[in-house]
Amino acid sequence: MNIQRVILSVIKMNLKAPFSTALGTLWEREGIIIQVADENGVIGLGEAVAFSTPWYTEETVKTCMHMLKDVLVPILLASPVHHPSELEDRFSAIRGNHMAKAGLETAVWDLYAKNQNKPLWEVIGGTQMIIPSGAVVGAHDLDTALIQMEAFVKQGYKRIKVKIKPGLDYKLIKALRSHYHDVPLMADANSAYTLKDLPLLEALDEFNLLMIEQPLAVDDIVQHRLVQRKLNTPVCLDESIVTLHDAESAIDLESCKVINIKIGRVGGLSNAIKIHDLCLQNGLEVWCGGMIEFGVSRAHNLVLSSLKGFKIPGDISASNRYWDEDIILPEVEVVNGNIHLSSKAGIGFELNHNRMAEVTTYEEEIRGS
Ligand SMILES: O=C(O)CCC(=O)c1ccccc1C(=O)O
Ligand SMILES: [Mg+2]
Repeated sequence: MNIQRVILSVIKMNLKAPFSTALGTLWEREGIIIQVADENGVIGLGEAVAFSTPWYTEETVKTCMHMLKDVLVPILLASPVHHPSELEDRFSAIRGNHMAKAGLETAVWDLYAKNQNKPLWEVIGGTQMIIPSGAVVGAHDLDTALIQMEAFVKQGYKRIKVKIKPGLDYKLIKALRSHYHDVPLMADANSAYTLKDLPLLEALDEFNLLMIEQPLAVDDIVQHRLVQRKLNTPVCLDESIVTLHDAESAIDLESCKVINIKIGRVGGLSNAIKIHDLCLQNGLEVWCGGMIEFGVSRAHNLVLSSLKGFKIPGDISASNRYWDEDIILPEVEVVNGNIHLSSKAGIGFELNHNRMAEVTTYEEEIRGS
C-alpha cells in the first residue's frame, strides 16, 4: 500500500442523554475520525477514541492530534506498508499513546481489506457474522438507572451492564435484579473501590452477575487476584490490561476470569487479536468493550467481535444508543439483540459526509512527499 494522504477530523456531538460513571458525567463527546488514502484514492477509516479530558486513560483528543500529526502519521507516510500488522513494530519506538496508534492502525486495516476487496472481518479470520449486542446503563441515580434498563431490555439488548460506584452499588444492583430476574446483568466499577471494600464486593455475589468489571485501581493486577479468590462472581479487567504482557500477568496470577478488549486501549487491532488469542488458549472469556464511540470505531469493534472467542455480548450498541445521527452510512442497527456484519469490503460502512460536515470542528490533511 502506498499511502499518500491522511485526513484528521475532530468532531463533536452531544450525547442524547448524559452518561455517568464512577469518574464523572459526560454530556458531549469529541473524537477524531482518520482517513488514510492511497495513490488510487481508496480510503481507509479509523477513529481515535480518546475523550476531551483524560478521565478514562491519560490520552485526550489534543494529545492524539499531536501524536498523530507530529509523530505517527510521518512514520506511516515514510515508507510503503505491505500489511497492517507491520505497524505495531513501526510504532514500537513510541511509548504508550495507544488510542492514537489504534486510530491510525485501524484505518490502515480498513484500507488493506478494501484493496483485497474483502470484508475486514474475513481478513482477520473472523467466523461470526451475527454479533450479540449489549447496552450500558450510566445513570446518576437509581430511578434513572431503572428507566434506562427498562428501555434497553425492551429494545432487545442481550446483556445489560450497569455502572456502579460507592453509594450507588448494592442497592442499585438489588433494585435492578428484583425487576429483572433473568436478564444477563453485570457491573462496571471503573476502579472505584479498594481492598477495604471486599465485603461490599462479596455481597454482590448474591445477584448472580455475569461479572464485575475493574473494581480496583486502573493499574492493578496483583490485588484483583485477591478479589477473584474471594468472589464467586467472575472478575473482568478493563483499564488494567493495556499490553499483551498485562494479559499474560493477569492470566499467570489468576487475577480475573474475563478480559474486556478495547482496540483503542490496547493500541490497535493487531494487539487486540493477540490478546484474544492468548485468552482463548488459556480459557479466559473475552468481550469487546465500548468507548461511547462514533460509527467508525463501532464498525471496527464489530470486526473484532467476529473472532470466535467473542461469545459474551459486548458494549457494542446501536448508533442510536448515543447519537441522534451517527457519522456512518448505514448506521449500526440492533435487530432482535444482534448486529449483522456486512459482507462489503473493509469495515462495510462509509462516512456520512453531510453529517461529518455538521459535526467537524477542525480538519487537517497531511500529505506524504
Ligand atoms: O460504549 C459504551 O456503551 C459504554 C462503555 C463503557 O462502559 C465505557 C465508556 C467509556 C469509557 C470507559 C468505559 C468502560 O468500559 O469502562
Ligand atoms: Mg470498563
